[in-house]
Amino acid sequence: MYNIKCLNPISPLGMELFSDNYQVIDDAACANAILVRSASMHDMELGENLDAIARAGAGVNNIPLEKCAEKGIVVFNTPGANANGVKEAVLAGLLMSARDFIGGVNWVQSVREDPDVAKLVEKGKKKFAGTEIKDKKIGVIGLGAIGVLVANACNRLGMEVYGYDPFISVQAAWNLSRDIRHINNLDDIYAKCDYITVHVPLLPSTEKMLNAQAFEKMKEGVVILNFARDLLVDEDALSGAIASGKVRKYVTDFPNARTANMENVIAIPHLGASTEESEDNCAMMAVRELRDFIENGNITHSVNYPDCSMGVCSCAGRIAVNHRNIPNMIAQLTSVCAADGVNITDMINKSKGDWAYTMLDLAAPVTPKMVEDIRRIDGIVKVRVIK
Ligand SMILES: NC(=O)c1ccc[n+]([C@@H]2O[C@H](COP(=O)([O-])OP(=O)(O)OC[C@H]3O[C@@H](n4cnc5c(N)ncnc54)[C@H](O)[C@@H]3O)[C@@H](O)[C@H]2O)c1
Ligand SMILES: O=C(O)CC[C@@H](O)C(=O)O
Repeated sequence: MYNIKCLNPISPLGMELFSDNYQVIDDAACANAILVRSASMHDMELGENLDAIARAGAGVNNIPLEKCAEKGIVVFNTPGANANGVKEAVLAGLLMSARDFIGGVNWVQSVREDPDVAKLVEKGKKKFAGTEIKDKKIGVIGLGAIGVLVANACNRLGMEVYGYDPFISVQAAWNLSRDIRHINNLDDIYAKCDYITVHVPLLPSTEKMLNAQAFEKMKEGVVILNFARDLLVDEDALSGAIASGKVRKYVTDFPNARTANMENVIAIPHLGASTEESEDNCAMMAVRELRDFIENGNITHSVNYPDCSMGVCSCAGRIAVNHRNIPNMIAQLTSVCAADGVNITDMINKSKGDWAYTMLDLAAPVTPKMVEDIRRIDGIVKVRVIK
């Protein structure tokens, strides 16, 4: 029986994909696998039996990835599973920033008891008027699962779209409309665009990427949309840019004590992925990733270990080994099998940065001695007997 701990509510459509060999438990210390959405795991004790964490979502800045890798805990996410939900939220943010729909709706609420409300509406509406987004220029920073959908949707709405992503994947490039202008220098986006939307992960290299120097280069009255993470924006600089009128509106899905209290901020309570469809998609993908890892040893969509697959486990014995990415590891692993007189029928080894993962399919069941011998090799962090 495998123990699963959920740190956030996870869609039942995902949880139903667990078989009878799995049980949901309360105590994270006893979990074999954890399902999480936005809960922060940085200060959490990671239990001895914990083999995997699946983030039902895209951003993994709430998980201590390196600490997990050192303990042989494989961390998964669900790329693209909530991208459409976020794209639609960005479009809502874009339209709400172009005209004061929020102010207008709130004002109607305040006068709704007045018998002359219809007349008042016609008289008062000009306060909430704005501009159209058609023919305006928008810069999309980060052309991954969400950025591509946002760029294509804005293009279809008649906007002139500029895209920037120095690390764009081949898949994303294929999915991007040919009308999107590919920009190699962020300064061009800052200089040209009426709207700028960020869709990059929060990393040391992207933290505060929208800072005073960036705002300085932007057009007067630019609108910034941030449906990625709050810390991508330097909030001191943002506050100054809003006060000077450089930034006309800041639309954020990640309000905090600072930005929620700023003028001209449209603060949305992290609703980007809060749709039935996104929650179901993320949960189902996360559970499938966990089951394939637990039952077959396969890794799909990991953010701290390499993806690695040998299909469904149908051999006499399969062993999965998390280890440091150092020389001579495969020779040492195969030597253990040879010393125990066990034939290897298939094997795979993949690496990602400092970490590597090897699976061995054997002609005989894995013995406790073999596991102990592998554990003793320098650089091994975890050994799992799959079968
Ligand atoms: N609001 C929400 O509910 C919500 C939901 C999903 C994701 N997100 C956030 O949005 C982010 C993006 O999600 P995604 O699914 O599109 O991820 P993704 O991994 O598919 O795309 C991220 C893209 O950013 C690019 N990138 C990385 N560093 C960059 C840089 N310095 N400049 C330009 N591009 C850079 C990458 O090459 C990649 O193409 C997530 O990391 C997460 O923080 C928010
Ligand atoms: O789980 C959520 O509701 C939000 C997820 C989102 O921030 C993500 O990075 O995928």
